[in-house]
Amino acid sequence: MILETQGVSKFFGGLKAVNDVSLTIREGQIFGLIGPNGAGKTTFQNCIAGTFPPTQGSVRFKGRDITGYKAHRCCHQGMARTYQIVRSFPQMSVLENVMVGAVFGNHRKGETPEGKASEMLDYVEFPMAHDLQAQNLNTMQLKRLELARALASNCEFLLLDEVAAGLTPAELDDITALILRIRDSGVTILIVEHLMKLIMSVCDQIAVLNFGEKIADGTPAEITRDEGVAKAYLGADALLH
Ligand SMILES: Nc1ncnc2c1ncn2[C@@H]1O[C@H](COP(=O)(O)OP(=O)(O)OP(=O)(O)O)[C@@H](O)[C@H]1O
Repeated sequence: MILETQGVSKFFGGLKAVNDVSLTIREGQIFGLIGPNGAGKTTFQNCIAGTFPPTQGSVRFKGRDITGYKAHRCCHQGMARTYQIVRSFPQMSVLENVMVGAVFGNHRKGETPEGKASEMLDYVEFPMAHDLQAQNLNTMQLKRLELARALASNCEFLLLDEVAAGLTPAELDDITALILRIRDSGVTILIVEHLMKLIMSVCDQIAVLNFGEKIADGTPAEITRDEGVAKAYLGADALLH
């Protein structure tokens, strides 16, 4: 297992945003986390990646208890993430944005931040000049920039939060292929996504959250057949298309 959570909960006052969630993610998997708006998906990711500690429960990463580790420590352990609302440094160039990931992440022998950033921009097939300011980029370009920045840290585990939101169907096909390529390069992926087409086509395993609780966990085929999941909140048709 690369990641294991045991009874992870996060309470905001009286609100149980995440409640007693246990799951395991194997190395090399693409693991999907789905659920309706407000189900607790982002909060759960925040508990794993060190934005804040869980109120209860534990997180193990590569066999080590990392519960309560801050975000930079999680990054040094080999975790990286992209965000639902893309976060760039608007006045810095594309290359400099990606270099941030290389500088703060794990270095491999012989790598320079600039070289690594350039390599990762090529890897994600970034379509524009690398000296362009990030504030001039559109959504798809920013998503690729964020992916390149995350990968520049030499992560082993990548958390993707709604990477497909706002993309056209053609862009979605491109990002799907890229996600599979990242997985095939040896990076384990946790993907939070509303778009069922993407989730069902790339995930090896899926967990479903509803009102902070895990209500199902299985392969895409098992989740698709789970009447509780379909009826409870996705709508019976949503999983089939
Ligand atoms: N910092 C916070 N303080 C108080 N409540 C919060 C905080 N962050 C999240 N919440 C609440 O926790 C619940 C879970 O939110 P979260 O953003 O994790 O859900 P989500 O499944 O990621 O939703 P979405 O699909 O809309 O992104 C929501 O009711 C939200 O309002």
